[in-house]
Amino acid sequence: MPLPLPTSTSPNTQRTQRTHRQFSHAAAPTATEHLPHIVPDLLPYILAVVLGSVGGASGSSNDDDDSGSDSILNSDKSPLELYDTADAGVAVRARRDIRRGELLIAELPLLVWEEGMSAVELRRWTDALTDSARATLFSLSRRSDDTAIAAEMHDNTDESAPIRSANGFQLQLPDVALQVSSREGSGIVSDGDRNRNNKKNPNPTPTPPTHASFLFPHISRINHSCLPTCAQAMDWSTLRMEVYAMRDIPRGGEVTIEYLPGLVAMSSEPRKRKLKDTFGFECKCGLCSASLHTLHQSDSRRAELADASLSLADPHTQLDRQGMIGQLERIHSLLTLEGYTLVPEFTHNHVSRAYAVFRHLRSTHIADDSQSQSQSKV
Ligand SMILES: C[S@@+](CC[C@H](N)C(=O)[O-])C[C@H]1O[C@@H](n2cnc3c(N)ncnc32)[C@H](O)[C@@H]1O
Repeated sequence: MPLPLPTSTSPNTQRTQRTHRQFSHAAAPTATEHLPHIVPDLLPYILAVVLGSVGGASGSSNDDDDSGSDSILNSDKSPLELYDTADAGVAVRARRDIRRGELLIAELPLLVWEEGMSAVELRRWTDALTDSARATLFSLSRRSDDTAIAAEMHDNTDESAPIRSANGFQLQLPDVALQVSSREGSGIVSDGDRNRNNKKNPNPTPTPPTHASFLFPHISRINHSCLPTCAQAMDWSTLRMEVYAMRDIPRGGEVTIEYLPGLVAMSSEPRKRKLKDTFGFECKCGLCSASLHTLHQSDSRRAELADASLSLADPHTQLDRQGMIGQLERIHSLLTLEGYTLVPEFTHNHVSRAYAVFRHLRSTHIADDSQSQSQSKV
């Protein structure tokens, strides 16, 4: 799953990571209170990231949630509950009316593993999980398609592979304090490290990991939608992934997130194919199951979105300031017509950032205007 605007890269866990912070909340307890299962060779890096982020962030958490992950869903205090769907397994819905901007979940990962670890290494590590961590892990949904990727994963002896594949978020680690100098010296060199190092070099320098995969047991119950109601963002200072409502959700309404970046600028067929190829499921979200007429309208808006974002990304277009603002306005009105309330992640990070800044400035400008209008009426 998923989840910058850094985007994910590996096929098994390409869910979106939105690390931009959209709302601030009271300071959260730090991750050290409740350490997740982090592969040993990744632990110093994750700690460096968390410790490096403390103080830099404004703090963010669900005020009601001080436990990490155990009572997030189905507790009396939770705004969310699980339910069974006819065609997309277990899902999450609102137990009460939810307001746009509410923080719904702030959850520590159950597992963190490293890109490039061998199957044997991963197997060894998942075998060492506590009984309760194993039980939680094995209660989650698993990838069951017969694509080459899944076949390859089923082929090894790691039974958690199809579960990790269906539920893991691959996230880009923030570029902070990664000066854990020698993993060779600390005796925690993984098979992954050895594979990465050049065999001809007798004293290879371990490369700091750029990505890691994270599995959040409750967030893992949230289904994908191409018109999601919520967005996820990683808070590196607490190591929690947060899920926010991006629109008002009435009681009983489904809580959904987007698993992959870039889908907003894709029409239905390639979008479905991409989801199928990456996660092995046929998307049955509200938009993908809509009438041909609705799909057709959505497809042409998304084609225009692709066009507008490409013109911003293409260095040869040579848009002047006015032209850029025009394209950003165009993106904004297409997204509004589409009913898409997230700040989207386009293929090009700088387009996503430009649109996020534009949207922020636009909303503060509108707020300023309406304030000055009401003042002038007084
Ligand atoms: C991360 S899990 C989500 C929770 C899952 N439904 C469960 O039962 O635990 C991902 C799996 O949920 C199902 N799923 C999620 N979103 C879906 C969608 N839009 N359409 C169809 N199936 C979906 C697929 O089986 C997918 O492999």
